[in-house]
Amino acid sequence: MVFPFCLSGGRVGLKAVLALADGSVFHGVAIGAAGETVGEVVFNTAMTGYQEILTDPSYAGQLVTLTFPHIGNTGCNATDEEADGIKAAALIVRDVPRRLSNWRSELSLSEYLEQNNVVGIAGIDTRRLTRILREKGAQGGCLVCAETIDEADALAKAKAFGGMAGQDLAREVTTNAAYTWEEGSWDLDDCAFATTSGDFHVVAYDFGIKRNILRMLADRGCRVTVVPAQTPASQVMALEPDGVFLSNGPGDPEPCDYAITAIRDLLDRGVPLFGICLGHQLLGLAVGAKTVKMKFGHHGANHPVQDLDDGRVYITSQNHGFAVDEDSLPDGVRATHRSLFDGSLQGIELIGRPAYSFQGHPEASPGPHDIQPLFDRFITAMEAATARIESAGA
Ligand SMILES: NC(=O)CC[C@H](N)C(=O)O
Repeated sequence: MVFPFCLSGGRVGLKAVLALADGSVFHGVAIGAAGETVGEVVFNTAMTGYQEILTDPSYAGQLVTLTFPHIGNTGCNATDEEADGIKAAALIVRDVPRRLSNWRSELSLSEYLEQNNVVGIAGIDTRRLTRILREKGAQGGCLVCAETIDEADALAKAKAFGGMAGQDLAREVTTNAAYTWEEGSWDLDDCAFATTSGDFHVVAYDFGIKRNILRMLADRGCRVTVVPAQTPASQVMALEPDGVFLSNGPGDPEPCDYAITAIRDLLDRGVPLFGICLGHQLLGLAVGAKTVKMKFGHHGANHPVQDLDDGRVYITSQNHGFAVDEDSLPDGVRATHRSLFDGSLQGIELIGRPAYSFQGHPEASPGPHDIQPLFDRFITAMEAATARIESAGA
């Protein structure tokens, strides 16, 4: 049923139906483009940052439910995108307030969805939906926004969705050509992105990279060259990097054999490596660990993660449906962080080698900045490697 007190205007004449693989059907109002999409339905518990979430390429192929009930209050703009436009397959919310209010807003959430040709549904019981996902796990789903909807067809498509396991989506969202990045964080006083200059040259693999990762690197004096996901290690090394970054990204890490091979090659060459999320999972696979599909994953901005060395707990941003299995870590690789929600592995380090990775999102966007020092550690690793090379050459 459509809630009578739902404020969402909805698109006149457009109905919206969300069908799940478990047979559930939700009727709501369409808040974005007309059309249909099929993918994995997940939920995110962050209370803010819907635009960053929608534009995070890690959500490619996923229909994102936001558990916070009012979404769209602050509108959308061109500044807060984590990539070029919306990358999630669809947006599912309880309510889009009719009036938005923010001095930085350039267009409404509904206009933004429509402009990006992305479907969205509002006016459904997102608590019920989230309970289903928590109890049964992330579900195949089909969202249809149209004048007339064939519910049986939507259900059949939701059931036919084969799941995320086995899907290499990094190769679909990656950049076609290499580019350089030198823009730092957005400054509220200047209302502009900081300009930076770089001491270190970082080559960043784009498996679906978020812009705030690039800004965190630029803020710390890195000149970044972003390269396509399938770039071989030899081409990366030809760029003479001080360090190599392995980005976040959508889909299953396991089929990304090209990246796993490249990372093994880079490890042999001893260049400092830092991976985030998919990049962490790929580093894990490269050293011989295994990845597993989680039931409903971690998607939110308040996940406690413990640093296993000093016991300190960080509140972190998270977005993943796969994880590196801690029991499968080989000798020479140690666990550095663990989730306090479910005990799953959150960070690894290669003992005595300049390579480490984190499952959550230290760049936040959206989320807390507690664990940003992980970026500083990359700088320290590059400084140490440079000092080693200089002393060897002296
Ligand atoms: N944010 C990410 O990089 C996600 C990694 C991977 N696609 C997962 O779902 O686990």
